[in-house]
Amino acid sequence: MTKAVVLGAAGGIGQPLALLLKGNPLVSDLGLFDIVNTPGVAADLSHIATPAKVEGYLPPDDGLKKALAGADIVVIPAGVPRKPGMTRDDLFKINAGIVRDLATGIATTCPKAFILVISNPVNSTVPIVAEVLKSHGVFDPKKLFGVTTLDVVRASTFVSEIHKDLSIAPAVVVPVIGGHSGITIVPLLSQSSHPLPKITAEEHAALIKRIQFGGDEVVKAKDGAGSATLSMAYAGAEFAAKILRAVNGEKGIVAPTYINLIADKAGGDVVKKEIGQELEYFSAPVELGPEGIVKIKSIGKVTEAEQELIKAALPELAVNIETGINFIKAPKL
Ligand SMILES: NC(=O)C1=CN([C@@H]2O[C@H](COP(=O)(O)OP(=O)(O)OC[C@H]3O[C@@H](n4cnc5c(N)ncnc54)[C@H](O)[C@@H]3O)[C@@H](O)[C@H]2O)C=CC1
Ligand SMILES: O=C([O-])CC(=O)C(=O)O
Repeated sequence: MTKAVVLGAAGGIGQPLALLLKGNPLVSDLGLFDIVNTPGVAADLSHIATPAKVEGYLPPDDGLKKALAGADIVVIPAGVPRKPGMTRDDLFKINAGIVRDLATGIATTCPKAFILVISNPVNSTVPIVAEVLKSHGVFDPKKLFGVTTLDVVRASTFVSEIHKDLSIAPAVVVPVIGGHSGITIVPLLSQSSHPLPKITAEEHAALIKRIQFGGDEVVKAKDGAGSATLSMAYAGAEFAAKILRAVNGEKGIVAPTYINLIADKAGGDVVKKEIGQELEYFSAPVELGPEGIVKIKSIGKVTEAEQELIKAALPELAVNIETGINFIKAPKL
């Protein structure tokens, strides 16, 4: 019996993500919460012939607590998306408060649940959730994840496009480390499961840039109607499925995700040494188990150019982390 909950379930990501979770046989109960439309989304999904029992809740009458009651895994895509010209950091003003309040609900209702944060800016919203959980004395770093899977999915797709063979896309694995915005996104193309064909230095640089700024491509194409939703729902469901499989006892599942490096102190220390900085949060490959992170893995052998990309990511990442922490620890009056 595994209960999954989506907070922000009526949104552009929330609805297709809820659909994909409804199709996951490892989910027995699906709780949906949003400030609008969840009864309709839940009624619609409840007609699908899969095991998960679906319930939708709105804020009145303790809807958040009811949705979260008994949750094993909570996915958070609540909040506003970007419009053209905005950075993910521009979303902080609105989304930080939304994420703080939802995290408070988790801390008081289902503190042992796995928490998967999608709401942007992920580099800061994950530290916000951690600080809220700490303030309630229930922080378990092994169970808190910033979802960076879309960067990994994009890298697989774009690398297979360079190979001129999209049929290999599902099998292409490219670790993406760092954070989830612009230059904090660091694809390790040298570790691609499918080494790149001979391309020029310009093509190589353009590929890295496309992975780092893939979100902008969608924001521009949607032209004011939001950012990636369908590809994010796919990526979020893929990451959630890995967590569900690990909870179900499957061993050896590895995924890159944005985590507090204290989740596995020894592994986290190795990563800090590899990146050359004392950072509290970083996206690295982790091994998952029934109780969350089993091991933070080394980022492995990187090229000199990739080491430079890591170096370039660190200052922005450090500021993003501090901004998130201070939002809870030292709120401005
Ligand atoms: N981590 C990642 O890779 C990605 C993250 N995102 C982020 O995901 C977030 C959601 O994006 P979309 O689904 O496109 O936006 P959306 O506007 O379509 O949906 C957001 C939903 O959140 C709900 N919401 C707002 N305040 C809430 C609250 N206090 N409690 C519960 N629900 C609340 C809204 O009613 C809405 O239904 C954005 O912050 C976006 O930047 C988007 C794509 C990729
Ligand atoms: O670009 C955005 O704002 C949404 C996002 O995080 C992504 O698509 O990677």
